[in-house]
Amino acid sequence: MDSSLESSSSSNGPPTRCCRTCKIIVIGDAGVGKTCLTHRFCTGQFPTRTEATIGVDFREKLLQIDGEKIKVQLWDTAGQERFRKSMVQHYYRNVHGIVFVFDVTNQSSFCNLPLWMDECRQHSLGLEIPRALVCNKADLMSSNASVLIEQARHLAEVHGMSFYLTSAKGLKGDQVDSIFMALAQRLKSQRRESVNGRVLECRAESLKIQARVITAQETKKKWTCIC
Ligand SMILES: Nc1nc2c(ncn2[C@@H]2O[C@H](COP(=O)(O)OP(=O)(O)OP(=O)(O)O)[C@@H](O)[C@H]2O)c(=O)[nH]1
Repeated sequence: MDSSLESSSSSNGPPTRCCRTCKIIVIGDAGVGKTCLTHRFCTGQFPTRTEATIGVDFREKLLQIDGEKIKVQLWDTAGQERFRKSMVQHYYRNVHGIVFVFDVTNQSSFCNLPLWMDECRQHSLGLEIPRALVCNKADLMSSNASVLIEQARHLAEVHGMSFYLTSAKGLKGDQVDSIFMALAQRLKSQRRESVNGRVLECRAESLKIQARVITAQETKKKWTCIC
């Protein structure tokens, strides 16, 4: 991938329009590190101080992928129910990518992932939308975290998601960058495909049908949480 990070910006206001835009929502329980991950990607820094997100924060970064400019717009959503209610309708609209985050030191944040996936389904986000599963706070990982990580890898595989073990705080931000760069790259190749005919539309349609038949029951059968 010939990708480079051209510029970055961060704001609390609504996103601005420019070149092709890729809207990625970042969701997961409160305190798993969604704000830190998006901040790290957009500024290259771990924030010195964070507060619980209220509603949604927007951050943007302009990428250059194979000679094309793509604006990655990150919607950092509140993990706490009381801070997100009024915004839900807005952030599930026109989504191009989804990043699910859990905290390796907090098992319940992993066990709650199916609830976040259900919420996406309820807002008609089908399986054709590229998604990633992020296990964050790797710098705090204990030696017995390997079972949880294996479960997470399996969950990602079952749901066709890329899996990343990251630390928003770690010295190297490479893995954090990879999450969003890979999603932007996938969006770009999907668009190229759609230019070549209705291939993508057909594939998306068949995936939507598959998504409908994967009921919560079936999901449970394929994946059992250790909680
Ligand atoms: N050690 C370590 N701490 C982290 C990491 N990522 C986030 N944190 C800390 O975890 C806490 C919560 O981080 P946030 O990024 O605010 O979490 P959030 O998911 O955005 O939380 P909400 O906005 O409430 O949904 C903060 O104290 C961060 O400093 C990480 O990779 N490693």
